[in-house]
Amino acid sequence: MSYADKVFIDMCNDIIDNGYSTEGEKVRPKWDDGSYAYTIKKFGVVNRYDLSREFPIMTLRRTAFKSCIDEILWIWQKKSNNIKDLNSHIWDEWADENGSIGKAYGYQLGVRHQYKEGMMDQVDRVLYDLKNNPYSRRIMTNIYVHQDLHEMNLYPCAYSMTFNVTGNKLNAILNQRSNDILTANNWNVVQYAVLVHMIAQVSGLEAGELVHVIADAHIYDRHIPLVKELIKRQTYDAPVFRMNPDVKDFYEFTVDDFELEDYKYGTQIKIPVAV
Ligand SMILES: Nc1nc(=O)c2c([nH]1)NC[C@@H]1CN(c3ccc(C(=O)N[C@@H](CCC(=O)O)C(=O)O)cc3)CN21
Ligand SMILES: O=c1ccn([C@H]2C[C@H](O)[C@@H](COP(=O)(O)O)O2)c(=O)[nH]1
Repeated sequence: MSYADKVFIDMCNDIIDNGYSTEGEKVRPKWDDGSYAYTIKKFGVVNRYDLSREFPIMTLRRTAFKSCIDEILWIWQKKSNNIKDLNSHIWDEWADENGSIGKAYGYQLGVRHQYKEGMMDQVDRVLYDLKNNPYSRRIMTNIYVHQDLHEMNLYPCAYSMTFNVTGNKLNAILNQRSNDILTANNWNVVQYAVLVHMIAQVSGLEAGELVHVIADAHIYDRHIPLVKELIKRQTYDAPVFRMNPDVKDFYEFTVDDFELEDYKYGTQIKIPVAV
């Protein structure tokens, strides 16, 4: 069993056994037939992954490794808010007729701010600090920008990364206000684990721990039978994560620079996504 499988199974059991049902409350998302998408939720779930030990990907079902890297590059490297720059269709429902998701995600990471050292966006600020002042306790991003929320089609879910160097290891906290556990929990963990690996490599550091702090960890009502079946499945050991060691510039990474060796997983399931 991969470590990510164990975290996922324990978290799902805890949500199902001890979670709170939002049925009957005022909720925002809907299923494609127009009915409200209720959840069972737990508040304040914290999962820790030691990236120096194992890559945190689940094997119960396949996590779409290349698609989720494509999305993290779309946000952090291309700093785009347009689905035309994304190779998957996961954001289609939230885009307008021009393909824009509004002033969300990549848009915010691309906004340049005045610092004492000059004009930089949030990503370049992180890369600058890790190079010039790696032991700083002030290295973080935040895309939950209140003044722009009214121009976002979906408010950012994974909204902040805090980077912290301990010795030669790059650790990070991913703060997420809301997480659809079946659709995107391991998807988000894999993408931010890859991000930590990338940023560590271009900063001359090793990847350390990723701490995932989730305020509202929920399983949607129509996902509960799918999750119950999934967590009973056979598991496999984690695959080996490989990243092209020659890339030293964050902006030069492409999806082809990442591979999983020996990734085994259970059969895929069709997951309805609440919009
Ligand atoms: N309800 C909801 N859950 C989410 O996870 C979510 C949203 N809304 N809205 C915005 C984004 C879009 N996200 C998504 C949406 C769909 C998939 C999805 O369909 N994943 C497939 C694989 C897709 C592929 O291979 O490219 C899967 O099987 O997990 C993943 C993330 C995450 N976010
Ligand atoms: O990266 C992501 C993006 C979105 N989600 C999920 C979490 C929620 O189920 C929905 C957003 O709905 P809100 O009502 O705005 O919370 O999307 C995710 O898990 N990961």
